[in-house]
Amino acid sequence: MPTLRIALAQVNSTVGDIHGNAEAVRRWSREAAGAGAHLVAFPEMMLTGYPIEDLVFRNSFVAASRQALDDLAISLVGDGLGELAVVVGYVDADGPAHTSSDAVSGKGRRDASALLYGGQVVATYFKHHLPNYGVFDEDRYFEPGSSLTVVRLGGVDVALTVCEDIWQAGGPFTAARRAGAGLVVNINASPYELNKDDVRLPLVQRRAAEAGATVAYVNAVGGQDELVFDGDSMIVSRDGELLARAGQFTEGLLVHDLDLPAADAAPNAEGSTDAAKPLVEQSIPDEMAIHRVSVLSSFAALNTAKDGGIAERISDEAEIWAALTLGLRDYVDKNRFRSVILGLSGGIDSAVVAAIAVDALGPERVFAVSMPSGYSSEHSKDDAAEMAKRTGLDYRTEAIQPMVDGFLANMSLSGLAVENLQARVRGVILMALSNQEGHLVLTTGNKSELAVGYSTLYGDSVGGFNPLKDVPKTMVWKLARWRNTQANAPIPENSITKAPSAELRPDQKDSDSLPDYDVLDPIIKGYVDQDLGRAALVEAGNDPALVDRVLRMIDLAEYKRRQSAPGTKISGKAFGRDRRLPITNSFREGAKPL
Ligand SMILES: Nc1ncnc2c1ncn2[C@@H]1O[C@H](COP(=O)(O)OP(=O)(O)OC[C@H]2O[C@@H]([n+]3cccc(C(=O)O)c3)[C@H](O)[C@@H]2O)[C@@H](O)[C@H]1O
Ligand SMILES: Nc1ncnc2c1ncn2[C@@H]1O[C@H](COP(=O)(O)OP(=O)(O)OP(=O)(O)O)[C@@H](O)[C@H]1O
Ligand SMILES: NC(=O)CC[C@H](N)C(=O)O
Repeated sequence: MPTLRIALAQVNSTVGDIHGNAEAVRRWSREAAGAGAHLVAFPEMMLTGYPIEDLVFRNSFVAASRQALDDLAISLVGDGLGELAVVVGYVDADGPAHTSSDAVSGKGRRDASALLYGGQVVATYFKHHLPNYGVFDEDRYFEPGSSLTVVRLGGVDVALTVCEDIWQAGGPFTAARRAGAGLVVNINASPYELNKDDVRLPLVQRRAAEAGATVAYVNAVGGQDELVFDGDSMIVSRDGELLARAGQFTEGLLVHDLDLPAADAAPNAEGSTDAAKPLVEQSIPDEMAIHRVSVLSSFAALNTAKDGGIAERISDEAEIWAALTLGLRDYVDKNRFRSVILGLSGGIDSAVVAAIAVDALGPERVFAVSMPSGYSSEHSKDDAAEMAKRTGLDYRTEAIQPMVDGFLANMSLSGLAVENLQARVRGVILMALSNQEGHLVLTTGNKSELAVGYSTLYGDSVGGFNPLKDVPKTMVWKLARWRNTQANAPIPENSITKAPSAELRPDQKDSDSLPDYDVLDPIIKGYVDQDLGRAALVEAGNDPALVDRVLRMIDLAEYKRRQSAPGTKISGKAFGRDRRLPITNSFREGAKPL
């Protein structure tokens, strides 16, 4: 049985930085070769970053990706890595293998995987199953591949697949069984959602059984706008045993030795039977042609054994915190901001955003402003100052009352207009400091507030990025408590325990306008995350009058959400690309048809 040492490169690429991403492939390939690997696999669209969205419509972009792939194959040989097989994701298009942008027809764009060896692109594979739900729009962008590529490498048949291929039964994994593959390499850009890691392992196990082959699953890590990729790369044997698994949210190589059936000794090719392989519960037909390539007759001998190990799972709060810090750090760094700024009110939302920012960037890159008004309580100022002391972030005070008074001396305003004016003056101050000093402004509104529209447009909703956009208020408190059990306990206890208040008028409390968050959040979850209608929400035990009120608030706030800052997705359905609703919309849940 040949022993293949595989390295799964769970690494971070940047959308559009094709040169930098190719350099990262070279760097991690050197590491893999240093660890004695025969094959290193990189994530889906490693060369271009993922998702590239409408960039794919530019022929120049596709041509640059193809050119980078060819150049990479050659440069790997220059690095002394000609004997290493490198599997890497990129974007391709049908047409001649020329690389000038004129030669790319723009037709048949492909989400592709290539195997590089000895200075050549020896094999390519085009993703067969294209996801077209949730945040994915791949039917808009790509043509599905219709053949499976199997590379005979060191005497082992290795099948290439891409991400969604593993999420659907049939197709490439069934074809891999028919082709007699010993190993299926599945390269991914699979975005994080809470508990998705619990789904991935059984999924990979099902496909290993379907293919009758070991499956190596490598996922990207890092943030891209509203998505964050959590890694969680793994290897599962054909009988379902988890052999190795990487941690979440960290870059690294998962290096593991695999004893795999020799292609000649285990003839599973079309028409033959293989009693040794586990049976697939239901045999799913596939119509994929099988394309075979052969490149290396045997693997270099190994002196010592390598076991990648199995990383421990982490708690929900730890997982979300890691997602939010990585999502923010990559947004800030990949968009080349030196620092961030936010309004620090002494309340829980801005405290948690500040703590995330300090963990993501370090206190020297985080600037906070206390902006007390005539209605601000003493504790709001003290709690904000205490937060600054605990974390070491840069802290200053800008009193807003003189500026609010300036407006009121020149305009006759009352009631809500004056309340919102305070929030807007704060927004102006933060944007002014952003312009003056170059910080990215962080918004602090959580998912519950965003759902019901509890924020001032062009006021506290200003900002370029919102770490809490997909975090319900009840989870904000849980995260604060969890974070304070970890190093340095950054959040003042009083910020966690006090009743939430916008402090826009005397003694204002959130509970004046909103139900308690532990009643509100389940209704939001049902309506937003699960698309439940009024009847189902009432059946689930929610008060009918409250359901009506909350659904109305959610429906009416669509216009605010459409203008809101991006923020890291952590749930099954985040506001934004995941949930697309018309703003002008007269449909009301529960309204009687005429
Ligand atoms: N369909 C539509 N399409 C486009 N624009 C639309 C619109 N409907 C209203 N608008 C515009 O939006 C305006 C109303 O929105 P806006 O000015 O924001 O004002 P509004 O939503 O009426 O008031 C803000 C609410 O958020 C609360 N708040 C504010 C600040 C912080 C917090 C907190 O605790 O975090 C809570 C505050 O207590 C108040 O209840 C309208 O005057 C109109 O200009
Ligand atoms: N006195 C203040 N000083 C600085 N920033 C403020 C102040 N008041 C409000 N803000 C900013 O506006 C955002 C909205 O806060 P607001 O107090 O209205 O309610 P909140 O949603 O409960 O937020 P928080 O829990 O952070 O107070 C705050 O998160 C903060 O960024
Ligand atoms: N890039 C993809 O194909 C991702 C889709 C897949 N269902 C996932 O979330 O992992």
